[in-house]
Amino acid sequence: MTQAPSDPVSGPEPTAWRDWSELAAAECVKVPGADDDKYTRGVLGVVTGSAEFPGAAVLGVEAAVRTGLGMVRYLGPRRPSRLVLQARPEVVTVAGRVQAWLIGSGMNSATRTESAGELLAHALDDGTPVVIDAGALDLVGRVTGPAVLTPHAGELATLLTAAGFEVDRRAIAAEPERWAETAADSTGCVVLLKGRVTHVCSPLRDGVRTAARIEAPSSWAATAGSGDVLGGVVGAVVATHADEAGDPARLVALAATGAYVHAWAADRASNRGPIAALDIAAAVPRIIARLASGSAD
Ligand SMILES: NC(=O)C1=CN([C@@H]2O[C@H](COP(=O)(O)OP(=O)(O)OC[C@H]3O[C@@H](n4cnc5c(N)ncnc54)[C@H](O)[C@@H]3O)[C@@H](O)[C@H]2O)[C@@H](O)CC1
Ligand SMILES: Nc1ncnc2c1ncn2[C@@H]1O[C@H](COP(=O)(O)OP(=O)(O)O)[C@@H](O)[C@H]1O
Repeated sequence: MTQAPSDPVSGPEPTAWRDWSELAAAECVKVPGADDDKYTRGVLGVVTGSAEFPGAAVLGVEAAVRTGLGMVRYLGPRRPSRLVLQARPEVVTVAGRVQAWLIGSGMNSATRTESAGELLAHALDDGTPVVIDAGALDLVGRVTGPAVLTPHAGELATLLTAAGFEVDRRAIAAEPERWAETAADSTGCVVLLKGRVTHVCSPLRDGVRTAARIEAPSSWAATAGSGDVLGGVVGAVVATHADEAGDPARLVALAATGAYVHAWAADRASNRGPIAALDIAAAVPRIIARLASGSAD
């Protein structure tokens, strides 16, 4: 998974992409202990949703709660806030300390309100680990702490084009490894590029890159809101391991575990038939339980 330092004569070795296994994912699931409380388990701050896309906020929060963590603090506009509380009354909607942030799902960078912009800036400015999705990807230049970007191919094309690369969605889908690496190197962030095969990699530092891939067992997860659910899962895994997020190899491991849990929750929910995004979130606890117990069922 982790690349050896490059040979100064022949140049960097091609990246070794590690297929993320059940064993590797299990190692990134934290089971609460007798001394744990809701704060030691990790709090995820969530700035997602908008008047246009309130449902994305519900999906991400639902998925985070189902993945297992101490608490979710949701900070957003009134409508998504109300819907989040209707679905999940345990969510807290006042500001306070968090161990990680999930931002951007269900937002549109072109129509963002001033108050949404202020919440996003707050999440990005204090060095806390952050998972950046959809309508906050344009703010990648403001990242101050460990960050995971979670674009689909279209969003990655927009991000890379803004950074001066000539690439479109189709080219990224044709060479996902190359463009995930390019985006990680260009932004300095861990990149999780979504698709039937999800690619997760760190930037190349001192000739070392960590890279993992997760192949979904079916394509039923290609449905609206599925990526919003993924954001919640990854956010929860990062929040419960926030002290490790500064290590790019660990951050890749945490993000890859989120993608693994999402892909297998979708498979479990689907049972070879169609699913809705919320079904994926509902199946997440069974995948976490299986990873936590260390036994396949
Ligand atoms: N329930 C919700 O609240 C949902 C919110 N979502 C949010 O919606 C926002 C936009 O995400 P997207 O990934 O959709 O936006 P993008 O702007 O990345 O993708 C839209 C692209 O899809 C193309 N397109 C749209 N309809 C099409 C069709 N029927 N056939 C072929 N191409 C079509 C458009 O031309 C455009 O290029 C994000 O903030 C995301 O988080 C989505 O996750 C869907 C569910
Ligand atoms: N063909 C596919 N097979 C399996 N999973 C897929 C496929 N296409 C997309 N996915 C997964 O579904 C999710 C879609 O995310 P995204 O494109 O952001 O959708 P949305 O914006 O509607 O939430 C991602 O987790 C991605 O990996």
